[in-house]
Amino acid sequence: MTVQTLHVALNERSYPIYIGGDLSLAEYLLPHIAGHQVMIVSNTVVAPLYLARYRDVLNEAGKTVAECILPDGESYKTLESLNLIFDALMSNRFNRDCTILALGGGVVGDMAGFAAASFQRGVHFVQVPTTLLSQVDSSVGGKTGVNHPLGKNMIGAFKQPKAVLADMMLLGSLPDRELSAGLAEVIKYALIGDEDFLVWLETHMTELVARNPAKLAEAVYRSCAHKARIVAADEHEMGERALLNLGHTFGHAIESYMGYGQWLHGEAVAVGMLMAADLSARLGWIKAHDVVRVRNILRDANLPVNVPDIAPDDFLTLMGQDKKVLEGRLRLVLLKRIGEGVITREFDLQLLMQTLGNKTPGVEVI
Ligand SMILES: NC(=O)c1ccc[n+]([C@@H]2O[C@H](COP(=O)([O-])OP(=O)(O)OC[C@H]3O[C@@H](n4cnc5c(N)ncnc54)[C@H](O)[C@@H]3O)[C@@H](O)[C@H]2O)c1
Ligand SMILES: O=C(O)C(=O)C[C@@H](O)[C@H](O)[C@H](O)COP(=O)(O)O
Ligand SMILES: [Zn+2]
Repeated sequence: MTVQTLHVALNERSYPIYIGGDLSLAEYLLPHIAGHQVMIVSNTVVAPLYLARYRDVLNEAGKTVAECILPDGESYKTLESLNLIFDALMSNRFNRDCTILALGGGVVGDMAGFAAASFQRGVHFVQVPTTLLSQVDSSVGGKTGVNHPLGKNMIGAFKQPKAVLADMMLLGSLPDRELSAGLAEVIKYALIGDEDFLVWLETHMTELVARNPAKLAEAVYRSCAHKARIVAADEHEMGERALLNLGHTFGHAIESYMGYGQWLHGEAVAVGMLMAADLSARLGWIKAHDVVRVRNILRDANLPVNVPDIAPDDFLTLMGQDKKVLEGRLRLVLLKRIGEGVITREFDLQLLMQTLGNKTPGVEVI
């Protein structure tokens, strides 16, 4: 598989995204490792599968390598786990010119990135995403952080990596449910800004679910191209970047209500995007058949399409924790049409409550 390279253009903080299969670490990793000390942050599932290869290449290049193996899962995306990284950095006497290498999915990447943002006020950081979700989304753009029991990703920082290595080979061991969770964020890019991509996804979803390597690489490339462009235009989410939050205000509420890790992030976002489509239809911006279209592409990706049993009032309270709330007012990402997201506070509360009460969006005719 040929290696494709994208660039996140952020002046002195610009970096490449390499997308390929069995990426050469000498060629694509080593040039981005600053200093002599490398802390590989991974977890108990990924480390036994892949860590040795990275450690060996780094050792052979003369680097001093230490490891921090975190417990696995969203429920461990906490300040306590973050402290394990700081403990490892301190006990191994790591200096300010070290590099933290994140080897794992979005949970590992978000925590390793936050550690890189804050250890000695900032050290180098490289992302090796090992899930589809982290390859198409979380490894790019520099949002890092941990959850608070009352809200997702509430504590964190922006910290751009020096490079992202999206290696399709790593996806071979990924469980089917996790692959589908990654497809949710892929579908997101299509819904907010690229109807042609949605048509492509509708055409090729069977191959994507069956893990056709060329189709997966194309989905990663097209997704990262969208993310790289949006992040370059609005690194700190002052405007357009909030479009990447389609489905997330609903989805984050589902994740925290159900208990972190019960619903995967991608699953919660999938249902959240369907709820956003439902509300957009209630506002008259899209048609009922557009909502059915969103439901169908999510269903074809083996994602959930029914809303969990959360009372509308509880849902609304949790949504109020969202980072897009400004001056106490909720902002949502909705759809003006399929392929055009919009960030808005112009929605009727009654219509939102109807959406929160509809457990089967795209089935009931609006
Ligand atoms: N920073 C961002 O911009 C951003 C974007 C999207 C999501 N996120 C965050 O990312 C997290 C979700 O990431 P995720 O979906 O990668 O979940 P994850 O990191 O929990 O990984 C999913 C599961 O797959 C396992 N795994 C990872 N790679 C594997 C592999 N190659 N083979 C077998 N098993 C593997 C993990 O150990 C875990 O059990 C959430 O916390 C979400 O909030 C952040
Ligand atoms: O990169 C972004 O910007 C995103 O919003 C990507 C999302 O998929 C991701 O889940 C992000 O972590 C959510 O951000 P948050 O600011 O709502 O926590
Ligand atoms: Zn997300």
